Amino acid sequence: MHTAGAEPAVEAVGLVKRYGRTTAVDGLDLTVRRATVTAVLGPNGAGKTTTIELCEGYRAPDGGRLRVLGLDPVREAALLRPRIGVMLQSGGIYPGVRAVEMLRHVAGLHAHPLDVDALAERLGLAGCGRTPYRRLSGGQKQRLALALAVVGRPELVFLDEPTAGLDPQARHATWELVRELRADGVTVVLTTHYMDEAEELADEVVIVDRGRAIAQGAPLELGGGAAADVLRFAGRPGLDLASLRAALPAGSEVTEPSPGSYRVTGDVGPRLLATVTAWCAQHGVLADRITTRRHTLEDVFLELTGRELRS
Ligand SMILES: Nc1ncnc2c1ncn2[C@@H]1O[C@H](COP(=O)(O)OP(=O)(O)OP(=O)(O)O)[C@@H](O)[C@H]1O
Repeated sequence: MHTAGAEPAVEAVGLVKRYGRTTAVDGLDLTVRRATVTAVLGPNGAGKTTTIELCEGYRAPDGGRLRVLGLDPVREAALLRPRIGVMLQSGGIYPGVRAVEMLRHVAGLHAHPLDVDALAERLGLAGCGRTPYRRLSGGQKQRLALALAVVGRPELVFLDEPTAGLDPQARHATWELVRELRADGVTVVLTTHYMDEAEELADEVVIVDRGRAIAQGAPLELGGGAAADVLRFAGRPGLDLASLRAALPAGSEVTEPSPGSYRVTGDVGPRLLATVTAWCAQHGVLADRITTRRHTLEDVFLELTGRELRS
C-alpha cells in the first residue's frame, strides 16, 4: 500500500525533553525506515514513552530535531494526526462508551478504514462489543486501544507496550496483527520490555538507556549472531575470576554481573562447559543452574551498560 519513501518515517537527531529537573530524553538519535517494525527497548524510566509522545506530537521537545513522516509533529500536528495511529497506555476513552461503537466511530473518521467486525473478531473483542469501556478487563482495554490505533489504516503506528499484561493467546494475536501491518507497508514503532517480542517482530531494535539510544540494529546483528553464546551459572559470590579466566579457552570472558551469578561468553560448546565445571570442581565450587543459550538482546544491554535490563 504505502511504498517506502526516500525519507525515513521518523528522524530524530539530538532530541531532548526535560520534565523540571529530570532529563527524560537526553540527546536521542533515532531513524525509523518506512514499512519496518522498530522496537524501542530499555529499562523503566529510560525515556521510551516520552520519545513516543514526542513523535506523536503530544509533547514538544526542548531540543534537537524531529521529523515524523517529514512533518514537525507539534507545528504540523493537523497534517500528521490523520496519518498516524496511536495506542495510548491508558485513558482517553469515555468510560461509558461501548467497545465496538468506539471502534466504529473512529473507523468512520478515516477514508479507508479496516473492517471493524473482522478486526474486533481477531482481537477477541467481538464478544464484549456491547460492554461499556469501564467494564472491560485490562487485557480487553489494551486490545481495544490497539484496534483503535490501527483501524484507520494509518501509515505509521506507535504502540506503547502493546502486549504488557496480555495472556499468551492475545499476545500472539497482537504479534500477528503487527506482522500483517508491516506486510501491508505500514511502519510500526513499538516499545517493549520483552526481549522475545523485539526478537520476534522487529526489523530494527533501538536500545534506549537514560534518554539516549545506545545501540541500533537488526536483532541478530545486535546480538552478535548465532555464534556468540553465553554460559551462565550460579555459585558462591566472589569467585576468583582471574583464575577461571586463565583456565578458559582464548576468546572467552567471564564476569559476575550480580553477586553469585556468573556469565561466560565465547565459543560456548562442550569444551567450554567441561572447562568451567572442571575449574569449579578444583576450587570446591558447586556450580548451580548452569545454562547455555544464544547471546540475546538482554546480554547486549548488559555489555553496553553493565546493568541488567530488568533491575
Ligand atoms: N509527565 C512527567 N512528569 C515528570 N516526569 C516524567 C513525566 N513522564 C516521565 N517522567 C520521567 O521521565 C523519565 C522517563 O520516563 P518515560 O516514561 O519516558 O520512560 P520509559 O522508558 O517509558 O519507562 P517505562 O518503561 O517505565 O514506561 C523518568 O525518569 C520519568 O520518571
